Amino acid sequence: MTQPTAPILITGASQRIGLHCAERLLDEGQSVIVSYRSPREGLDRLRERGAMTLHADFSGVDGILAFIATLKQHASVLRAIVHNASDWRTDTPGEEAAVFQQMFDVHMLAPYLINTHCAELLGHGGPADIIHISDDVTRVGSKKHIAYAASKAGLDNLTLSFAARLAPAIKVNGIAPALIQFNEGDDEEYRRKALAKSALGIEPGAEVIYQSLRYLLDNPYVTGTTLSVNGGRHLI
Ligand SMILES: NC(=O)C1=CN([C@@H]2O[C@H](COP(=O)(O)OP(=O)(O)OC[C@H]3O[C@@H](n4cnc5c(N)ncnc54)[C@H](OP(=O)(O)O)[C@@H]3O)[C@@H](O)[C@H]2O)C=CC1
Ligand SMILES: Nc1nc2c(c(=O)[nH]1)N=C([C@H](O)[C@@H](O)CO)CN2
Repeated sequence: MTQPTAPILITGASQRIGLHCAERLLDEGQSVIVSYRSPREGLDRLRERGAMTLHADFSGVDGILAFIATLKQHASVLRAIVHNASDWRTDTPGEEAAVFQQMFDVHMLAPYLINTHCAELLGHGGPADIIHISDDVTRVGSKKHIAYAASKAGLDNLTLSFAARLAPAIKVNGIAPALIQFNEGDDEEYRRKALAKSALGIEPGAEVIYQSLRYLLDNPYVTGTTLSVNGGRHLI
């Protein structure tokens, strides 16, 4: 396979799913740019493998526009943009307005402004993709993560709008995961209950998201679609 030249941008890729996808793209000879908010050890591995790492804090317009300016200083073309950055906040009593704003900023405003200002870096004759990492929870809502779920539902709608606007030069799709990878603090009771919510009942790990990303990057006839990667939660 010839070395793909234009890099793929993955936001929020210093850990977990984003980091895994960045490493798997590097495994395939794909150049990668990642954004990160907090310095983490995974960034050192990515830098050793030639990835470019750019700081980004998407909490507010200024932070998002600052990242866009930095990105344009470091890249003139992109193969794809993967909007992975996310904060899984509960609706903390007394902090509802702040939480809603934070969820809107990272899950909707950042993808909206980055797509608007950076679509010009994509395409140039070859395949070009924007991929929004959403959440299966948009299907049913969430009692404890109302703002989070609403902002991810808005991201699903951005998939439709940008797919229509940017066709045929750029494909725009989503991936809607459910329970891919537990967090360190998740106790046994939480894990048991979460696994019981899907028909397949497993914690699959980040590779299933890379497989979905690979499918969308490679398929020339899919746009405006959000792939459900939820272990059959809709069947329970
Ligand atoms: N893990 C799972 O089981 C599931 C994941 N998903 C979705 O998949 C994607 C990847 O999930 P996962 O790997 O768990 O994600 P994480 O919770 O690990 O978040 C990814 C990164 O996003 C960054 N981030 C958060 N808020 C901001 C912000 N305001 N500005 C810039 N960066 C920010 C974090 O930076 P920092 O390190 O500084 O905190 C973090 O490293 C997400 O979009 C998530 O919603 C959906 C369903 C299930
Ligand atoms: N940014 C994040 N979003 C989500 C996470 C996460 O760890 N970070 N985790 C989940 C859960 O796994 C949920 O899908 C199952 O309880 C949802 N979103």
